Amino acid sequence: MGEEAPEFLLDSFDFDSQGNRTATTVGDKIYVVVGGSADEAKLSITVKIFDKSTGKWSIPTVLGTAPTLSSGHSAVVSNSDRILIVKKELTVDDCTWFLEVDTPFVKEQKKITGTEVVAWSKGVVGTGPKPIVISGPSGVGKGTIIAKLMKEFPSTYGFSVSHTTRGPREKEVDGVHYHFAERSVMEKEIREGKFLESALVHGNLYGTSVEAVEAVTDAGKRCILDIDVQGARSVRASALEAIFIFICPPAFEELEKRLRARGTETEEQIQKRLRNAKTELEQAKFPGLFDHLLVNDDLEICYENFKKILALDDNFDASCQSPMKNSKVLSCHALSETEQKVLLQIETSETEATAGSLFVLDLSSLRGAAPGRTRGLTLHPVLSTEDGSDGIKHLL
Ligand SMILES: Nc1ncnc2c1ncn2[C@@H]1O[C@H](COP(=O)(O)OP(=O)(O)OP(=O)(O)O)[C@@H](O)[C@H]1O
Ligand SMILES: Nc1nc2c(ncn2[C@@H]2O[C@H](COP(=O)(O)O)[C@@H](O)[C@H]2O)c(=O)[nH]1
Repeated sequence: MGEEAPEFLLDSFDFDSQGNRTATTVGDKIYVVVGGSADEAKLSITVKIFDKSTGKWSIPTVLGTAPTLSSGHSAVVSNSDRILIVKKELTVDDCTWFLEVDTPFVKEQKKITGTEVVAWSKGVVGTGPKPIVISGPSGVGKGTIIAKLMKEFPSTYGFSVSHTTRGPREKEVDGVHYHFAERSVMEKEIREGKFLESALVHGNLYGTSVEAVEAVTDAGKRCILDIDVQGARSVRASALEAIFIFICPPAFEELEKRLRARGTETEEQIQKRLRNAKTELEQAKFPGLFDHLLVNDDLEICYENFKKILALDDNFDASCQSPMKNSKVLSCHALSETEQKVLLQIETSETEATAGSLFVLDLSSLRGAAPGRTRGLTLHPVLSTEDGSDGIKHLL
């Protein structure tokens, strides 16, 4: 027989703020999210699960980057597989977080670890441009093409700086070309859910951290990832919506020539990279993996074709981004769980700090998920009606 549920769970609520503690029911389980008080601001938010069917408590493995604490939070179930946590007294940009409890990512992680798992992802109002994943055999010219793009459009595109356990080459700068990492440290961070993907490539561990992609996206730039085919497959299977481009050499002999001419590898490493290139060229044919194939024969022609692909998929709608991202959220109420709408009282420049204006946060078009960001939240003002009421009735 398990521990009994504490009193505050007996009159359980799905959306109610108890200051810094909420209890939210999803299926058979109650997820208790506890924040610290304002004077404990350095403590992190914790999660405990009460299983109603067994009557037992458990402490789950928590993946992803957890939100920092605030003076209180509210919680509401979204999509039956995640809990929206709205933190109070913080800006719109930092107030919405999702605790995923039964999403495909969490289910997969539960299978791998054999434990209870939950995962944090930050909610983002609006969408962003789709990241671009570039793969191709070593020496084909991926880095050269990306460098040309960054030089021509420095404020439009940003490079996702990968982690690797290989040593730096001459002229490679830590934090710019790669985050050069100790294997044990990188493996630990992979287990903690900090990586979107990772793979053993040519004998070394490489990986894309969630932070690397989000740093670029949060800066308002379109993210470019240079990763191998295994990594591309992992990203394809993840919640990150991206465009996948494979770059081929005009001939295998030309690849060998370029790799040797670069002069960065030993003969043994060149042989290993050439053997792996054959496998990668085969794997690239996997149906549905790559959206575009590009041959890098003449560099200038390849670069022009590359830019055409980027323009084709450049459907980023800047108007979706919230102009209110720096406004403070004063309070939060569930409007309609079935319609996935939440009412936020937000302090705007036009309103008294104490009153705030009412906005509806719409969760019905979420995109992406943990680990990382959940995008597609929309924020609409609650318009006053002719009779002077605030129009909330229309939303209920
Ligand atoms: N179209 C091209 N014609 C001739 N040489 C090229 C062409 N594109 C790139 N190169 C040269 O080929 C070499 C390998 O290019 P690069 O380093 O960009 O390859 P890469 O695909 O990024 O390799 P890796 O995966 O190992 O990082 C470089 O010396 C580069 O200058
Ligand atoms: N799966 C991943 N592959 C990566 C990542 N960063 C780079 N790479 C790939 O590794 C090889 C070798 O790179 P090199 O710099 O040692 O020549 C190349 O194919 C890259 O695309 C990553 O984060 N994940």
